[in-house]
Amino acid sequence: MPQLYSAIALAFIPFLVTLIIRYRHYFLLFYRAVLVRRLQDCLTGISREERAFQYVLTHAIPGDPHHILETFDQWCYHCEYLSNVGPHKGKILDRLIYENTPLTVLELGTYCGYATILMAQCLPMGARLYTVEMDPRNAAVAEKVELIVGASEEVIPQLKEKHSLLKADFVFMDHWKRCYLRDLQLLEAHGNQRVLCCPQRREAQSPLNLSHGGQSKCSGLPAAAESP
Ligand SMILES: C[S@@+](CC[C@H](N)C(=O)[O-])C[C@H]1O[C@@H](n2cnc3c(N)ncnc32)[C@H](O)[C@@H]1O
Repeated sequence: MPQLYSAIALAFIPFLVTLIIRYRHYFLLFYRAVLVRRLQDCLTGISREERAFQYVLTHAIPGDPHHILETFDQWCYHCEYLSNVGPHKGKILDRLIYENTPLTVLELGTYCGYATILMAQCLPMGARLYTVEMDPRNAAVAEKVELIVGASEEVIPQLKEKHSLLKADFVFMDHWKRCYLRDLQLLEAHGNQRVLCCPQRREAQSPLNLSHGGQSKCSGLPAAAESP
């Protein structure tokens, strides 16, 4: 009997090896984003985001958005994974902002403020950036930024009355993917009839275009994994 179990186990080895090679990026991501993170949380007693902030505070030139973003990138490449937009997709986002020169920008999903800083630095004078984050620990604020703590489904209906945002010209969706369509419909129902919506994942763009039926234009960022 033990020989039979060993034979079955051995037969699975090539299958497991193929699986690991095929999905090595996901395994690496799991290793860095989950296992290493848990270990570091236990060892340092603070969260991954707080560790990143401490690194940025001690290494970045204060008030220099480019250097702050570069320092975030260095942290992600050399230390720990952060689920921010990153330098490659960041360039596309940067270009979209320059091309559209929006005066009001709404970001759904602030996290550590990477995309917030990136968008804020290329906004024209007088522009306002509103960023919505439901986790109060994940927050970074800049001068042109109004940070709203709350879940998007609660914040969007109050944007006009509570935050004086009549209409967003540009919406960067980088919160949970399952909320994209619901929030686009909510935005349109609350006066944002023609927003330029930029979902973080390009595959989320087609369901938004196909099924939401509204007038907003969607332009997604590439779906490829960004951080190593
Ligand atoms: C991928 S991270 C955003 C990364 C960020 N845009 C960047 O590039 O630095 C997603 C964030 O969205 C937030 N989030 C998810 N669903 C949300 C919701 N319905 N309302 C507000 N924030 C939400 C999470 O707490 C998390 O901090």
